[in-house]
Amino acid sequence: MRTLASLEDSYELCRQVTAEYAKTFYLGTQLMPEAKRRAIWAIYVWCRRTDELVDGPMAATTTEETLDRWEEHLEALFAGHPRDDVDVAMVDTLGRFPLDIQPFRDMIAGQRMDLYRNRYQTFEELELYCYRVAGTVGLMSTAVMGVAPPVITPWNPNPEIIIPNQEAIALGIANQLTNILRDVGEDARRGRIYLPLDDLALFNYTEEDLFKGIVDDRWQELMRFEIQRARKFYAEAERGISILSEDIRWPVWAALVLYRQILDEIERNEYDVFSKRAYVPKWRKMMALPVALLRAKVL
Ligand SMILES: CC(C)=CCC/C(C)=C/CC/C(C)=C/CC/C(C)=C/[C@@H]1[C@@H](COP(=O)(O)OP(=O)(O)O)[C@]1(C)CC/C=C(\C)CC/C=C(\C)CCC=C(C)C
Ligand SMILES: [Mn+2]
Repeated sequence: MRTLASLEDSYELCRQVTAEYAKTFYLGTQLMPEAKRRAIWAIYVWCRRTDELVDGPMAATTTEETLDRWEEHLEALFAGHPRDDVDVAMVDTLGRFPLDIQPFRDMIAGQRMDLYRNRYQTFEELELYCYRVAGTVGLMSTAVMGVAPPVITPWNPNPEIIIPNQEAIALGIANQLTNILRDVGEDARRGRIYLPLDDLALFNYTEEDLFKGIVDDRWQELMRFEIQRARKFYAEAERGISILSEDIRWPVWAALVLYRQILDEIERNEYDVFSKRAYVPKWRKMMALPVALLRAKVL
């Protein structure tokens, strides 16, 4: 048995992976206090590894059994047994924050869906997928970020502690819907359609149109409809941020505003997600940070 990385080295590895693969989230974590930031990096790496099983270079060899083994690996982490270098940071994080195993299991269930499904008939079906692969990240992050202490008043000396889990899930779903809208073309090239088939039918747009990358009035109306739905989830998430611990409101606002900007870019590209990638330039991201700070202070 070889020696595993030290705790410091393990967190440093997690930091490097997050910085490399998730520029926007990494920017958000840089605004967080040290302990929370490190924990989010460890969780990011676990999520990225889970996604890579069905989406990464080895995805063709992934089966149900691979995911069963990954679930056993997860149980080992929660039992305090790291198996590799990045696990060391994850086990430490699990010891420091009140993380529940269920959202982690749910995310693996979401990746299982990618193994056998490449169509969603209704929005309800898609929403379940989005909860599993992304809403779960909201639950994990909230357990790390924490909530503000409830206000004690003479007329309410024992106020109930409210955890904004629903709003946290909403932010995950909003992010995932944004991903789906940005990546329609890329997913179609892999034979995947995440947009609900009911929605396509509503706008009289067919799977064949989508595979041909046709951008016309029907497509633009369909995209407006989907963008509006994603924005409703962002709006729901906004309502939960003031319940969170004060020291992470700015990073969460930043993550929300930065990710939502992708929808604005899709609009700027006149909904052509087939031949253009909606990309938010760095200067626009930077301009969003003071806006996020202001919101964190006043909302
Ligand atoms: C009350 C309240 C509003 C609380 C805030 C809760 C909160 C911070 C919610 C954010 C949730 C979040 C960051 C969700 C990420 C969703 C996401 C991007 C999921 C990715 C899936 C995409 O799959 P797909 O294959 O379509 O896309 P790719 O081409 O592969 O990218 C995932 C890949 C699943 C795995 C998720 C991740 C790798 C991201 C995990 C992110 C974090 C742990 C960082 C959280 C960041 C901050 C700043 C808190
Ligand atoms: Mn992926």
